[in-house]
Amino acid sequence: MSDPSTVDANLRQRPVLAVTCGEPAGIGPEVSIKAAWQLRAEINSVLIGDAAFLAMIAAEIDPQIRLVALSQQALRNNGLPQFPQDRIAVIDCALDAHVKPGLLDARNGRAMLRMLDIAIDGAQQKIFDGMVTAPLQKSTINDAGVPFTGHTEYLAEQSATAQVVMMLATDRVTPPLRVALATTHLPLKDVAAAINFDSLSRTIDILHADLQNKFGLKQPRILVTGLNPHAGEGGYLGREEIDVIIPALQAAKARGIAVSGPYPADTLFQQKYLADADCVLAMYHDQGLPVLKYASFGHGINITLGLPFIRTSVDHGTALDLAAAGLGRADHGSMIAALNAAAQMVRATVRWAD
Ligand SMILES: NC(=O)c1ccc[n+]([C@@H]2O[C@H](COP(=O)([O-])OP(=O)(O)OC[C@H]3O[C@@H](n4cnc5c(N)ncnc54)[C@H](O)[C@@H]3O)[C@@H](O)[C@H]2O)c1
Ligand SMILES: N[C@H](C(=O)O)[C@H](O)COP(=O)(O)O
Repeated sequence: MSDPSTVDANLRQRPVLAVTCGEPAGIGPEVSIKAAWQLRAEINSVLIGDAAFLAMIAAEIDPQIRLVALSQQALRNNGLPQFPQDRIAVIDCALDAHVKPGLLDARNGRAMLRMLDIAIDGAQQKIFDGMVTAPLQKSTINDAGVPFTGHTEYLAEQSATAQVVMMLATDRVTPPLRVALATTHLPLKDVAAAINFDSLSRTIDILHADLQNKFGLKQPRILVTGLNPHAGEGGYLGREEIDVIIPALQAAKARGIAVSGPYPADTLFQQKYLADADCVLAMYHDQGLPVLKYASFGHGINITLGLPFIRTSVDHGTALDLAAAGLGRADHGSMIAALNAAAQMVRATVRWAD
């Protein structure tokens, strides 16, 4: 770790992104450090995690990596100091137990939430231009005694946002594929009841607005799946299309939104439909995400739409098997994509002091 005092005149030319390092027993710390270091000339990444633990991993990845530790108190009191581009700031968020790679430890569950809280706080105070999250193990947080279903829901709660939308995206295919979800992390048995006219209408409005604001699409074209096999087969395989989805789509069209559907989800993902669309809105997690992950796993991104700040993440999980086998096995391509996407959104929305 080195001295944080040197001033970097270029600091504000680089978006400042908080990077929460996620589950310490997984690949999150490794992919965060590698991606932050690789992109240091373009993005001022501020890692949030246990500073001593991250320094140890960084030294093993590449002894040239230079991390500078800051306390949360110093951040609160003085904001983020300026650093030269050859150093990565780390906001220290101490773990509660020694880490054995690949082995989950509930004693570290709450530390992952503290990392998120620091990032949320800093994003809301505009210390950070946005936040990027490495994967965490949802079960570790639950095992620590805190009910937790995912970053998406936690970020909504902590920022008092009534509804958000999960969207995964990749530009590894042509045209770029974006898949948003009408529900997030829910047991399958609860999905149908969670989709009603109001919730679906809000989802469509958030999706439409953020495709405009964050992706620069003037009139985004959204294809919507049905919920049931073959989009309900005219009511013979379920009535949600007739009772909920079609009325919500008609109302959205009347508000000037370019939505169409409901389409059978199993046949929608083909070029002749996707070529003229900007996004697919699927009804639930495993209806839409396997398609995207099959197309680009390890290089896609996850974006939370509807939040009062920018948040992106990776498309993969904690990969405990890789972490257990040692550093050097995890691909950090998705973390690179997540950082670049957040930076692009920041550049599109923030006015830079020249
Ligand atoms: N953004 C997030 O926080 C996030 C995203 C997805 C899953 N998760 C969580 O991660 C945990 C484990 O999930 P899982 O086992 O379903 O999926 P996983 O992505 O951790 O692993 C699935 C497979 O993909 C491989 N893999 C994953 N990331 C890789 C990478 N960067 N490079 C090379 N190979 C990689 C793994 O080795 C494994 O074989 C769960 O708790 C899940 O909820 C978190
Ligand atoms: N649904 C995400 C995926 O499959 O990649 C993942 O679980 C992460 O979700 P959060 O960003 O809400 O933690």
